Amino acid sequence: SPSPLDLTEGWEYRWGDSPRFADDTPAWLVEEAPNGAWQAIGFPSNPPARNGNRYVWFRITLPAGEWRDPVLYIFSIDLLAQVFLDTELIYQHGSFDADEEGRFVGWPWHMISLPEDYAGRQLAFRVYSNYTDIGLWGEVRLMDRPDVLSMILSRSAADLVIAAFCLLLALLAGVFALIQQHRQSFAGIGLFSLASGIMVLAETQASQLLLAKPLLWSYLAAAGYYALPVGIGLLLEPWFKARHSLWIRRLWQLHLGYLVFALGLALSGVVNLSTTFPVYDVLLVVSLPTLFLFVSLQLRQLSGEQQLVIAAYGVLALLLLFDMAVAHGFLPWRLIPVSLGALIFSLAIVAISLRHYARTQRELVKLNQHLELQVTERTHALQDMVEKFRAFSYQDPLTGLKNRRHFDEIFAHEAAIARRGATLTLVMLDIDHFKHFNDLHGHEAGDAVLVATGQLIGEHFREADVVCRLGGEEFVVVMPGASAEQACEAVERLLRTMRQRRFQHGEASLGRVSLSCGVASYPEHTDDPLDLIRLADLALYRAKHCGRDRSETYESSA
Ligand SMILES: Nc1nc2c(ncn2[C@@H]2O[C@H](COP(=O)(O)OP(=O)(O)OP(=O)(O)O)[C@@H](O)[C@H]2O)c(=O)[nH]1
Repeated sequence: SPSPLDLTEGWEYRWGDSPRFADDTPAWLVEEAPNGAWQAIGFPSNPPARNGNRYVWFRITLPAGEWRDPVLYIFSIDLLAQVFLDTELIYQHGSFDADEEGRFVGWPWHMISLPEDYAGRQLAFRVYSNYTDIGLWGEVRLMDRPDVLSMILSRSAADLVIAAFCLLLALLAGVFALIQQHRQSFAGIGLFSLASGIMVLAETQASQLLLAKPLLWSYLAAAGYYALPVGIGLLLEPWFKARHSLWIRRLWQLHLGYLVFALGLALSGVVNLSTTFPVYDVLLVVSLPTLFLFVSLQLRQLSGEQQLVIAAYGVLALLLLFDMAVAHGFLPWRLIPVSLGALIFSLAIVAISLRHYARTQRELVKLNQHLELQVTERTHALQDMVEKFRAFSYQDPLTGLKNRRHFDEIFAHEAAIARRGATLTLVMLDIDHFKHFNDLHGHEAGDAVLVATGQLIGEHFREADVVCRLGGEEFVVVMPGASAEQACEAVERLLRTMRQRRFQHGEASLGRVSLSCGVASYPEHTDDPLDLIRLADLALYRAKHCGRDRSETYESSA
């Protein structure tokens, strides 16, 4: 199909509003105008010498062309308009009240159908605006209807992807803001991504195809646009020192305040939403450089990652300023890729997050190894401790000899060995008249005697013999491989030593202590080694009975 034609020539404008005939036809459409009433203008926008005018008319004679289904594509109109082909009203954007005033209804693109015989006919615009700009804005093109859709879609595709990306990032950052540390940074990233995602989506021309609510899209675009500095401020604030961070906080709070205030006033009908844009732009022109000043003062102290974020933010800020300059006519019209700035910023954040993630993973692995090492060390320590406790549980705390529990185990063990053909002898030893001794010298002295006696017993037997304290003043010696005779020799030596020994406790001399002993041996005295305890006890009983301070060997006849 033939290529679109930009209508940038042959326009005329006329300030003010046309009177009407009785049938409501505007007189300016048909009347012979006084000389100089209509003046030439290159593009039907912001004619000179407005002087507070809220109405302006534009007209053009439509050129001939090859379009089969011709439409007039306009992006966009400040703020409301009626479009006439000759005297016929063919299109209207917004509505007018009884006083011929109207309210802002958004900045959509327009597609105005033209009849086949449009060529050479007059197209006129009656434009109303109480906004800083008046007239058409952006592009006015004559083109084939199907080309409008493909043009809009191809212009919007990248923006739609970027918007989706920003919104996804916003979701992730929002989740992290709820569950992670550095809440404010994540909240800043989340808010920024949400704001830029909404702004890009709302400003992309395809949004109008998704939902034909231009005013709603304008509100969303405004909300996103106004929230951007709040997100950036939240993110940057913790990076800076006290004084600077306080200023950054004031800046973003100011912008937050404006966001709430401006949208509140517009929603409640006090002002047109369009009016809140230029005021915000003034605010942004002040706050962007101020923010930059604080950032550059401390740029060197920031990490490489923080500098990357700030560079990305700088690109975005520049694009926003360009966009603003175009919107207010300081620069000729062109589409400024603001969404690209949002994309760069988001990509910087994603790159940094991925790096952080990788680093955290590495640290986790290291931490894990460290933990494993610690667990091993602790386990060893614990095992040592368990060993020690086990030893304690087999030891008599007073004398340091093995206790009854140990005796039970070792005796059962030695008895089992003896049954396979070895000799085993058991000696029971009991201190004589120990009750009397305790009564006479006191319990502490008794303890001292128990310790000393235990030591003496140990000294008089072989390494292989196991000396245990069974409890009270009673001891036992397990003698693997020893005969009754060998045991008696050892016992006799011990008794001799005991007779010569004068016990001491501190300064006090305690005098003599004697032992009675009973000896029994396997297989000499029994065919069941487990019986040795009973037999040795009987022998001991006999020693006591026969006058103590002696050793008796078991005799079956006794
Ligand atoms: N000092 C001290 N005395 C203990 C300990 N264990 C038991 N005794 C005392 O040992 C005494 C044992 O007395 P008895 O079993 O009547 O026997 P005995 O007085 O030695 O008389 P015979 O064995 O017949 O010579 C009791 O008075 C117990 O209080 C101890 O750990 N320390």
